[in-house]
Amino acid sequence: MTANHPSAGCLAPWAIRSVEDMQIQPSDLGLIARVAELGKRYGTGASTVTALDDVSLGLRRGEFTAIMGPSGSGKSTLMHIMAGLDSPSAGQVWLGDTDITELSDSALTVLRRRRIGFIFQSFNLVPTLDVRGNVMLPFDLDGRRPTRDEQAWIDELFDTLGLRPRIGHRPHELSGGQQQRVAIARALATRPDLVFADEPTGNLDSRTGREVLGLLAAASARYGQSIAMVTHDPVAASHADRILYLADGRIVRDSGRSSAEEISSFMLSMEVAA
Ligand SMILES: Nc1ncnc2c1ncn2[C@@H]1O[C@H](COP(=O)(O)OP(=O)(O)OP(=O)(O)O)[C@@H](O)[C@H]1O
Repeated sequence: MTANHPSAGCLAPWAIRSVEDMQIQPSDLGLIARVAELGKRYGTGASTVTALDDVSLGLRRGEFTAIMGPSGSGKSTLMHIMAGLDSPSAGQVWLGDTDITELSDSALTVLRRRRIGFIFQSFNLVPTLDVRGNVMLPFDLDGRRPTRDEQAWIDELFDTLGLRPRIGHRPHELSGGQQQRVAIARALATRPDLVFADEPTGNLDSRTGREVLGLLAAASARYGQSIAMVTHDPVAASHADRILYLADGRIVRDSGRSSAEEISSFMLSMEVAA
């Protein structure tokens, strides 16, 4: 089926239980990533913990999606499995049209390096490298230099993110907000299919956090970057186009852009129901 197949546009991604059976590729549905009937259990016997229970979802290309839920609801597990950092106990995971559950460890390493960007709460910059070195790291790890086009994009990122005056500085010479902007530049540099952000504002004050969220939202709105952000913070989630709520390893709500107040009150209702 092609993207122009008459039924592709009208099928809600979550309505399809088995993509394989129907021969529909995630990209036919405008999805950049997809999981179907995903399960994850830790441990065995009486000590088994079910972290994810029959989760099916699609992330739309170019969208900024927040994944919210109380502590222990399965957010990190879902992100790690979607990023190929952990394997599921059941179900399938696609990045683009690649079923990553079928890949070897070495193929997964290459896929993560080339097609996924990561932004962490703790920035995870290399302390011995300056700003330029940190942003170039994905290319160095891939054993190649940026193409002329990619270099122009990196230069644009340095300018847009206000990093130009700091290009020769090392992480310890930068503020938390500047360090997170370097991490954003590094995550966007290779134009990955999907950027995963794990509590990206967790170590920042609220004003700097808002700036960082504005930059992520702009990367999605202006450049079509697909972003999936795991967060506890209703203010952070209010910058996203879409919010998925997890509780006890299941998706319990899928909503469009919402205010921080709306998100807080839904989170509160989940806690009351628990
Ligand atoms: N390696 C592990 N071994 C055993 N149980 C685990 C492991 N990792 C996660 N869990 C359990 O799986 C469930 C989901 O954990 P997960 O870290 O995905 O939740 P979370 O929503 O990201 O939580 P938080 O917001 O606190 O980071 C929890 O009950 C957790 O204790």
